[in-house]
Amino acid sequence: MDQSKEQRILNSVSYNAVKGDPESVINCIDKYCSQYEWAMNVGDEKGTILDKVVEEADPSVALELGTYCGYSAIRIARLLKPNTRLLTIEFNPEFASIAKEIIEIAGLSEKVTILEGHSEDIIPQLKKKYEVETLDFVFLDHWKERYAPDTILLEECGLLRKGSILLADNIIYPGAPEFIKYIRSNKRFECTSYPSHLEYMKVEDAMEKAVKDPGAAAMLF
Ligand SMILES: O=C(c1ccccc1)c1ccc(O)c(O)c1[N+](=O)[O-]
Ligand SMILES: [Mg+2]
Repeated sequence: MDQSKEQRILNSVSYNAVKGDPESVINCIDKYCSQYEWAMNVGDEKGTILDKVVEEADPSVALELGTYCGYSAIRIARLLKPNTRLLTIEFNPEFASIAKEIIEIAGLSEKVTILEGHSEDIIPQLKKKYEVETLDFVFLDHWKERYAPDTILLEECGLLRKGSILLADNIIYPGAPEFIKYIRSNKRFECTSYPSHLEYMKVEDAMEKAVKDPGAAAMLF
C-alpha cells in the first residue's frame, strides 16, 4: 500500500536529520514541506511567533492540542527548561505514532508526552490522571471548531490560572471565528493578534495570543 504523506515526512526526517538535534529536525520538515509536499505544520514563519510566546510564557507545564507530526511539539519542547514538560493531544493514531518517532529523533521524548485521543475526553483527565495542577501555556492547533469549546473546558476544569497564555494557530486560514468571538469578548482574557501567513504558502493567516487575567498576575510580582 502507498505510504501516507506523514510517513514520507518521517522517512525524510529519519534519513536527513541529525539525531538528537531539534533544529535539524525542524529544518528538515520545513524543507520537505516547502519543496515537496505541503503539510499542516505550523512552519517557520508562524513557528518564530510560537517560539517568542513560549519564551514569554517560560512554562513549567505546557499543553498542545493537535500534535500532527510533532513539528510544533519539537519547537515548544526545545525551548523548555529542565524539569518542565509538554503534554500534546492527538486523536489520529497514525499521526500520534509518527510524531512519537519524529520527537524521538529530535531527542525530546523525555520532555514530551503524547496523549492519544479526543481533546474533550483527555482535558478532564489532566489533573488527576496526568498530575497537572494548572497549565502555563496552551497551543491550540487542532480542529478549529474545537478551539472555543476546549478553551471553555480548560477553564471549567480549573486548568487555567492568572497569567496562563493561550496561543491559537490558523485564525484566518482555515479560520476559528467562534474562538475569536469568544476570546475577544471575554474580559478575563487580554488578546493580541499576530499577522502571518499559512505555512509554506503566501496565503494570509494569523495567530492569536490570549492571556488569562494578566493584570491580576502582574499584581502578584
Ligand atoms: O484544517 C486544516 C486543513 C484543511 C484542509 C486541508 C488540510 C488542512 C489545517 C490547515 C492549516 C493548519 O495549520 C492546520 O492546523 C489545519 N488543521 O487541520 O488543523
Ligand atoms: Mg495549524
